Amino acid sequence: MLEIPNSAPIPLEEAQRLVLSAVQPLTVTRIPISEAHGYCLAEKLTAVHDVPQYDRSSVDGYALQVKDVRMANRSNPVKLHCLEEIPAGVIPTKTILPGTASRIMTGAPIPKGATAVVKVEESKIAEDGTGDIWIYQSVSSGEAITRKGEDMAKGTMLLPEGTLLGPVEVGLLALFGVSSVLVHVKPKVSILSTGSELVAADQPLSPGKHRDSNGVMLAGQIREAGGNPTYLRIVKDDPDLLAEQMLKALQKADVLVTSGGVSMGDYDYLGLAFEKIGAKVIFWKTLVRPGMPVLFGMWHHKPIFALAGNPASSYVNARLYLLPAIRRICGWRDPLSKHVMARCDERIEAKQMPHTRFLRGFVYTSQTGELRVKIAAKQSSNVLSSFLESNCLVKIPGGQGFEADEPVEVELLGTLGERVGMGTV
Ligand SMILES: Nc1nc2c(c(=O)[nH]1)N[C@H]1C(S)=C(S)[C@@H](COP(=O)(O)OP(=O)(O)OC[C@H]3O[C@@H](n4cnc5c(N)ncnc54)[C@H](O)[C@@H]3O)O[C@H]1N2
Ligand code: MOO
Repeated sequence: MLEIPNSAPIPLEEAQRLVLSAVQPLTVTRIPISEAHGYCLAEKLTAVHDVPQYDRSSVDGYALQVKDVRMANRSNPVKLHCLEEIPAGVIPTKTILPGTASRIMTGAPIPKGATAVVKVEESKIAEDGTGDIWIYQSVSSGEAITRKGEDMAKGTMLLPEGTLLGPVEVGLLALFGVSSVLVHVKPKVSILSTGSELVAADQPLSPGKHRDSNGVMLAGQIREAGGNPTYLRIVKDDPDLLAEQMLKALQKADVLVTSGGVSMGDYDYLGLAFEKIGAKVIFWKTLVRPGMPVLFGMWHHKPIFALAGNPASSYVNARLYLLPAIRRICGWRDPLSKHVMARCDERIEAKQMPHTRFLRGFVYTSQTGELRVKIAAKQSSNVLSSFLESNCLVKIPGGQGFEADEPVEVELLGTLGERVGMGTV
């Protein structure tokens, strides 16, 4: 059993504050943008030139002068003389003068003298072989011209430090000629599953034994948060063995995660193992369900997260403490999970306890376009399967309940959820 002084359960917010103040980003490294997806930017980048860099056509058509085609329509076309053809990537050589036009492709630079572009569908090449064209439409000044700097002007902020690099961000980097970027190194996170009852997924199950599902589950969560997980092994309930394996893991990794053995049982040895390896306990037990028992501490500046063994408790513990810590280490500016509000389908009964509760639920859009949430039937901390019918956690503050149709706070699960409401500055 754990012997930890001053171990009164602490509120969620305090536990998260203690975790985030104990960790910081690792070193930075420069990597090619082709490998930068999922990393966090460790430098601030500004637009080094305008995009586009020149006025360009947004359609295939004819660059011309607006005043020449003011009266043009289907029954009254205007004849212009075509000077040249301008494919994308080619600089025009002729200036558009009254009575002339140049055939231009989408993305090609606008020739001097042109004030608009008419789509090719609104034109016809004259059949007399003179190179003249008929224009069937009038246009307003600037039509179908994308102006220099309209997308982004030189000198504006491109990406602030701490930006999570996704497909759009790396695309923008390429657009501005940034071929490599400074990013925060991803932490190496080692995972140990503790419990003499546990067997690996590829082993037969003898009576009384139970398969280790937390190890690979935690590895997936860690990867989603940007860490590099290594699932090491199952460790039996033996404090010396546990201490030995924890030390080995800590020597190789930046962060250690264990699951199981943190409650009040006779074989819950994580506290003793912390003591044996000389790790400092920062907190044990929180006012949160599931996942009330969770031991957090440090070993030589390396954080150790000893999560509760029940699968749902482990999952929620990881979301609340481990993943924000990984995101902070990865350089995220705002590492805590984001939430949205959704109306609850059913009544949620209040419980006479101070614990913040996280219920598994399914967020959906109703026929009227409203965000609603349905609470999953099975909520026990030893049930993992109900996450299959869930895409969120509904946060219920201590002692509170909700009537049906009341708005509740919801954390979307998965990578998308982390980006909801994420600012860019
Ligand atoms: N007297 C008390 N007993 C318990 C308390 C308490 O306050 N007083 N808290 C309960 C709560 S809440 C939780 S949560 C659990 C957490 O206990 P542990 O972290 O010590 O976890 P274990 O006892 O080792 O295991 C609990 C349960 O989960 C299964 N398990 C463990 N590891 C894995 C794994 N890697 N993959 C799948 N399943 C795993 C294990 O077999 C047990 O069934 O304590 C309550 N008890
Ligand atoms: O705090 Mo425990 O995870 O509810 O069973």
